[in-house]
Amino acid sequence: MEDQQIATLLTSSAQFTPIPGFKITYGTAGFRANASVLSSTVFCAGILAALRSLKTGKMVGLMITASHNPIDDNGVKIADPSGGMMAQTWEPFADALVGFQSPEELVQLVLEFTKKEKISFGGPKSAVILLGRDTRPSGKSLLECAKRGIASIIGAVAINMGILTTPQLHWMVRCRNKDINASEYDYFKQLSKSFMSLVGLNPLKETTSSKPNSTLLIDAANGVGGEKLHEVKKSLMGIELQVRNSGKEGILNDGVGADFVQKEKVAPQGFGPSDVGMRCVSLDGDADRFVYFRVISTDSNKIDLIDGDKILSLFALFIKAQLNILQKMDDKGAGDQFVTRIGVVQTAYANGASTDYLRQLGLEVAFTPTGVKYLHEKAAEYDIGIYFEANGHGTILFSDTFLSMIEARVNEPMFSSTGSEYERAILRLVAVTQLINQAVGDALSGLLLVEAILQYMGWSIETWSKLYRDLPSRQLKIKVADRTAVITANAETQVVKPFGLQKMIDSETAKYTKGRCFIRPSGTEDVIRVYAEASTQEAVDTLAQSVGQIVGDILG
Ligand SMILES: CC(=O)N[C@H]1[C@@H](OP(=O)(O)O)O[C@H](CO)[C@@H](O)[C@@H]1O
Ligand SMILES: [Mg+2]
Repeated sequence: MEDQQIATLLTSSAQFTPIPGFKITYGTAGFRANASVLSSTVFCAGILAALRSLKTGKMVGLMITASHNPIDDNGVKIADPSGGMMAQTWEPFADALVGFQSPEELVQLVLEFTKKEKISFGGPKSAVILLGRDTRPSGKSLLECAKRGIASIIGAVAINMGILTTPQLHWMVRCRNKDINASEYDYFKQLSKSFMSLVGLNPLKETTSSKPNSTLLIDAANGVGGEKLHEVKKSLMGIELQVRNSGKEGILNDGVGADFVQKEKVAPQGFGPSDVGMRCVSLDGDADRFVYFRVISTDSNKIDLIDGDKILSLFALFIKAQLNILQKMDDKGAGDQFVTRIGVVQTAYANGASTDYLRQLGLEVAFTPTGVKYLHEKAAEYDIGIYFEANGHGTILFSDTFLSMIEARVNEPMFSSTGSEYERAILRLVAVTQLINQAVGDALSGLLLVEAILQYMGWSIETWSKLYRDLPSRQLKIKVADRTAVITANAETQVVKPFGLQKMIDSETAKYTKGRCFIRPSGTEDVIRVYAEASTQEAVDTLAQSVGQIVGDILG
């Protein structure tokens, strides 16, 4: 069997000549680069996915997307059987594999690795890989490369799920491995059912005057989220989704989308003065992130940004309110005391004001490096772990213990589904566990949860925005000769190399009231990112500019 496997790998890899000198690594969100140089990388990702499935004995996913990057870029990432990101321990092998210089070297790498991981070919376990891609024009041909990689592992089977959002694919992988129906139809059905159920459980004494506007304006980044939202819309009641930038005319991520809106803090194309007062949300290119915003004046495109930190705060407030209702009843002896460990996870990009706010709520706040693979892992340590990057990527995770506790309560003989506020609080939590995508951040399910919570609170977008006041912040991207020259520590807040650079950043930052500034190499773009906070916008703009200048001078 091994001879046959070697022969197959030699033949298939001979058709994918690596580009001399081209180096790529499995970054924050998989491999990403200009689509024209990715064929052999995606071919290798196919092999990688097949091996991962063989190793785990379960289905894995392979998604072709470059999220918020420009339309000419593309990328590939692997979803593990849990629906989360591929185990980080496999990243060094992924990096080595895509760097193969000849078919013989590729075979050598695969044999060494499979030996180390005790993966055998042609055994009783077969590999199954679910494939998805977003709407990028390069996606179709790159998907073929992935299929060729998968086909070069004997017995591996690829199932093409078509054009999907990234979170849809992750969700499908997660459900299929739990033997739960996981077609796209099932996904849409679950979203609408749990959303309607949540809205139906709003407090009984609701007054009509406190109902927020039922219309939500959506910027779909000219990406895959647009067409999917048209599907979601069909089965929703009590909310009107008006989708703009759904990709028929504009260019993907060009002046539109969550990344643009969050970083530039201006309205995306297709939104303007006539939208003042409306609740707006912006998705990114593969619909795994979202940020809310409102246009604030009729004579500029300035916005009030409601970012991932505020979405996190809203979710945390709501969940805490439900847990408090449970706690009150438990204190009266209604149920077994269950102390829920709730934790929130942020990165250094979280606005300092949000962290203060969350701590004031009495919540435990943890920090990880950038990239959902880190946040997700940390959030999974709690009974309820809520994580969000400031850019709008995040979700809520519930532990199995918590889910069993909730289920046991629903199954108690005296439990009535139309009953008390205590019973309704339990059912609300059940609906949240069904609505929110526990595989990965998901703009579609996330925005529906926001909408349901705003209805529950009777809040306008303005009320939500005023939960706390963001500290003025600024982000810059600096092109340098080699971004890998920067090495950081302490959840990416301190530069370790080049030596001396951190000192210069510190002395610049010390000049500003409430100053905070850090730099790190991006894992998805060829840039160094600069992030700064200070007490006024003018001050923070100057701070970011001067640190950007230092970075440019030192790293050229
Ligand atoms: C500052 C910023 O927004 N960084 C983003 C961006 O990573 P970088 O490594 O910063 O390029 O893309 C990641 C994938 O979408 C996302 O997880 C992360 O938050
Ligand atoms: Mg994305």
